[in-house]
Amino acid sequence: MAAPSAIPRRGLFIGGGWREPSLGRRLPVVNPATEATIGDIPAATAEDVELAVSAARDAFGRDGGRHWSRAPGAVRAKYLKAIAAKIKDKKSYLALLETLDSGKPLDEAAGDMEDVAACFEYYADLAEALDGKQRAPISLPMENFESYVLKEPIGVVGLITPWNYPLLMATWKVAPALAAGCTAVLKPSELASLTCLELGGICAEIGLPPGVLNIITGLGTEAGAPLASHPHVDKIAFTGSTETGKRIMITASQMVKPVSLELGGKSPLIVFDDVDIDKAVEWAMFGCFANAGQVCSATSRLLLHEKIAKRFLDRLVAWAKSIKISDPLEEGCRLGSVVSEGQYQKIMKFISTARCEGATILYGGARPQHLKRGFFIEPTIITNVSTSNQIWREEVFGPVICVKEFRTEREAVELANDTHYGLAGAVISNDLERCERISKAIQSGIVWINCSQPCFVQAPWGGNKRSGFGRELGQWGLDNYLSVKQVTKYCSDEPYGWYRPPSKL
Ligand SMILES: NC(=O)c1ccc[n+]([C@@H]2O[C@H](COP(=O)([O-])OP(=O)(O)OC[C@H]3O[C@@H](n4cnc5c(N)ncnc54)[C@H](O)[C@@H]3O)[C@@H](O)[C@H]2O)c1
Ligand SMILES: C[N+](C)(C)CC=O
Repeated sequence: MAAPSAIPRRGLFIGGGWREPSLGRRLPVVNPATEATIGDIPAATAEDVELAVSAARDAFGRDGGRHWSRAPGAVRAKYLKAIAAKIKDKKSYLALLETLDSGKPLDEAAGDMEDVAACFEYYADLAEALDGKQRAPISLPMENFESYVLKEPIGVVGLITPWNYPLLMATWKVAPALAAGCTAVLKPSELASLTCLELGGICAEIGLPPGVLNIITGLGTEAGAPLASHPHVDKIAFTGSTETGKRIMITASQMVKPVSLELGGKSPLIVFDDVDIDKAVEWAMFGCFANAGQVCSATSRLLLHEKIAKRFLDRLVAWAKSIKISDPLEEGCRLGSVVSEGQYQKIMKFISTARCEGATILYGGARPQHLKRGFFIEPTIITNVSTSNQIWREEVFGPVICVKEFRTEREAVELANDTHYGLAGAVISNDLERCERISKAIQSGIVWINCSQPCFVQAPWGGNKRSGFGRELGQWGLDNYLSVKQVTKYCSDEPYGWYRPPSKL
């Protein structure tokens, strides 16, 4: 599909229609692969947040919730399935917009759109199944009481999302929130909002009841912060950096508002000496160079058994040299640009600090010579790293892998856990018992064995430590948006008998 000459000019999606932002301001959209400004998005502020939250509240309570929050799950499932069908119809177009907005290879963006559609379909099924799970009985130790559990939508939820998988990360929240019967205000990242705005168009096309999903674009401080602090937002689900996550948590604590936080990572990949080196190298590359390393769970710390370290690194460099780095719209591109000039500068600073701290840039570390414009960075492999180096400790969020060697399984686990983060970890070895031991020992929410990064909508996703808490995807993702109510009934004809009845005189 050819690049459109202009991207669609959208307003904020509030109450089922498009609105200009209250202050009339817009933010430029820059294609990071060309540095050209290709359009703009609305810059929402607190006034718009007010309107969006109010639209979501109206939609939650409209007609006593008959059309949405208390409607049968099958009703909501119908809308989710219709959204999935539209995403599939528009897959090529949405993938193109995602690539123009974020710099990710078109093949990756197309894969993301398939995952988006699959996620809406999956939560449509869970919405349908929810009714059958209501009134689950609780077994009690007293015969004169009966108890059951109702699962009710939490209410109006604020969904704040990042730029690395713009529509997919939004969908991981929107689909389960809507399936649960919540109504929502989505605030995507100001760095990549185009496909999320298109989701608004899709909601209008399929006739989603007005206000069920509202989409406001804009800066974190101007649109995200008022959403997080809004007293009529019942929960905040956030994906983004640990720093912003801390701020959201502080704000939410003032109202004892529940939050779920999917934050950053610095995940390890441990490779033992009994592996097929080329197969393991490919997983190491996929683990840290896919999406230009802008992946929360990127296995950006590579731990190599000393017996294979030299051979592994030789092959890693050879494979890294063969990656096609190009305009992300070119066929076969496997490394596009990073998302923005700011991100480019940040990654370059990490690389120069690593050099200053005594690490070796074994490969990469610069702009590819054949690309004069755009925010491109070579796949970068850093060795001679110390555990006190910034490159070992901090999330880069770029195509940069740092390497350390180990001798024993115990040392590998110690190095793997030497981080404040706890999102993911991976181990590659032909000894499956060892892999099982290591999966238990790694302090993270996700462990991959003999691979890195595969992600399935059916399986729980989320981290420990400073990578956040709460789980998305699977049944856990739906539970994020449901509140559990106990209903207990006294079912004996006899008086309870705790107090003596007063005299009848
Ligand atoms: N754990 C996961 O599943 C997961 C997935 C994707 C990305 N991430 C993490 O996201 C980060 C990259 O994303 P980013 O740069 O967009 O993160 P970010 O924290 O800068 O921004 C995330 C979102 O928060 C908004 N925001 C910023 N300041 C805010 C404030 N004060 N109040 C409310 N909202 C505010 C932004 O506008 C954006 O929509 C990385 O750390 C990455 O690891 C985590
Ligand atoms: C979850 N994932 C890998 C799709 C995106 C994380 O940044």
